[in-house]
Amino acid sequence: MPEVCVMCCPSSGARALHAETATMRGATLVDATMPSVQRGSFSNRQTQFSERRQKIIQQRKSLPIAPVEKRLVEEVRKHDVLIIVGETGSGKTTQIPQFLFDAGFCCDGRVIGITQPRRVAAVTVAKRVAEECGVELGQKVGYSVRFDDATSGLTRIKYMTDGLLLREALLDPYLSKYSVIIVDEAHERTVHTDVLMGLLKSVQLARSSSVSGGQGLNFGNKNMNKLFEKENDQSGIFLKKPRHEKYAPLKLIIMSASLDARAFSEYFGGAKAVHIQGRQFPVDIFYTRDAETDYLDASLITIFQIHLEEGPGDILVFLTGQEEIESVERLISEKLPQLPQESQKLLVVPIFAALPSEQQMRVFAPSPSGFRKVILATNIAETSVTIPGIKYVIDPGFVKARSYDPGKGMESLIIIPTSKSQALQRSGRAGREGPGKCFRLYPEREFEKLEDSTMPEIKRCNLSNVILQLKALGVDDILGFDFIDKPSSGNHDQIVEDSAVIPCSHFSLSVFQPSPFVLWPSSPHCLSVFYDNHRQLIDRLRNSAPFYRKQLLTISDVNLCFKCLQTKEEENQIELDSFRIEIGTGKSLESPGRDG
Ligand SMILES: Nc1ncnc2c1ncn2[C@@H]1O[C@H](COP(=O)(O)OP(=O)(O)OP(=O)(O)O)[C@@H](O)[C@H]1O
Repeated sequence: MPEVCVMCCPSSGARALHAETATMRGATLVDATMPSVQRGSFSNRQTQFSERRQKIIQQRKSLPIAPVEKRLVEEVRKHDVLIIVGETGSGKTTQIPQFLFDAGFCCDGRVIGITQPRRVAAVTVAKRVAEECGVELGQKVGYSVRFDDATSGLTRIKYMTDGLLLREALLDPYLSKYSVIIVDEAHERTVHTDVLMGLLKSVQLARSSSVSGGQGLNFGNKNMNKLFEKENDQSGIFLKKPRHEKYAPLKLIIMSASLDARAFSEYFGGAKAVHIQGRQFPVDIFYTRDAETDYLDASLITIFQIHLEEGPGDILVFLTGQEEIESVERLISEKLPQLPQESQKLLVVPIFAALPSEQQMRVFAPSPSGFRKVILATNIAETSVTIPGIKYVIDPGFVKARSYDPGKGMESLIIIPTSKSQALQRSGRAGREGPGKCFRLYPEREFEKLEDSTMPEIKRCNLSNVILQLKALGVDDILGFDFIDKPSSGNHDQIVEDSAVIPCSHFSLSVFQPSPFVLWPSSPHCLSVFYDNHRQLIDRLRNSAPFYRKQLLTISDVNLCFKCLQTKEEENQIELDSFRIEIGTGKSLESPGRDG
């Protein structure tokens, strides 16, 4: 049984604020050579800056997590794996990395890495923490997400997506620059999170064994010290014990507001779990009396009801995808002119994954004076993010989720009810700056029927990318990988089939010399054509079913890897082009003789 302790924090305790006050003192320097007018406006700005710093210091002190800083740090020192469950808004994501930094976990120049399932959370939380620390983003505090890196040699607190950390593991299999890795929002159980767990378990054991032969690794109740030696080849503990290098041990923290601590604890051999009780501001939850037949219509009505009847504060509405968001946006703009002039100040801002990053960031900008902002979001805004000004959350109770039919080999997105933990995360987005309200557009009795947590993505997706990723990490026996939850049995055939397409030996080289092949993850069926040369691609095209043939060519056109192919032999290039022309002109590819 996992060990669980509860940390209560009814009153805020004093916290050492040396780092903040030191930076404030530095910032009060005034350039005496400035003209007087400018100096005046500078000191105005400076006053505003000081006021904001004071506010941030007060906010940090009042967070439920603040009084338990010392105990938390102690727990991290004592345990190599710690599971932390704390209410939304208690301060886990922003404060724990700072506590560990202050406690000296980076004093040897190593880094505290915090993973997030989504890039928008990694970027915005890093910005907030940099501000709290009084430093420029990219210095002590930074973030790294795909195609956007705001870190430097000075970065010691690094927020990133879980996918990004997996990529880093290709270059540095022992993740040697990290002293602590925090996996945040682990309850989401994305494929990346699950693969990361197995990887981190392996890294932790390998690093520990490099200095002590595996002795001294403290997972909790169960003695795991012999595990590395015993199970190195059989149980998914795939990283080899480093031969010569010595790596300092790695601390691992698994964190969420709504985590099934027991499952994670058991996975890590009975790791300790701590609960942080208390939230900063209350959120009142409202339910509808009866089930709604049209949740988009119900959302629209609720938006206008809040706008016309409730006090100031912005609204966050959770919808399932871009199409719904655009349709609600259109409906709002149609209805708005029908309201009295003074009630028309409603600003709609969408956020969904396909929106360019700069446009996503618009939701974090304050609304113009007198306007109420309505943010129409997918579950991209569900966890970790704090959107300033949000007081009201509308939750219709649905989400778009991946679903995979192994029989047909088809993956699709389907709309399903949220889980209880998703509902909890959504309501948590109100009440981050003051008391809030959450309107769930379904009856309370329906809430009781929801699943406690979301089904792990690994059980409901096409595993091609997972297989590719694991192969790239050097895992040969995919079925034997130490998953928290094994992929569903229907997926086993796919694992066996796809594993055969890509030999591990090809990838083990890539672990140390990543090629565009590895850095551009795609389905193994597609990527396998990029092995060696055009000849292989052409043979593949000849032997593929017509559907795949078209796909392969399309992908080869857009794929980064194709750049490598373009440099190859002219003769093959001509043949490849002819395939393309045939598809373009609609000529049949099945004509006898052509397919060999
Ligand atoms: N970008 C921000 N702007 C303003 N306040 C912020 C910001 N980020 C965090 N905060 C404040 O810090 C508090 C704690 O946020 P934090 O993300 O650390 O909580 P958490 O416990 O990790 O919550 P969750 O489980 O919802 O991610 C928020 O409730 C909010 O008051």
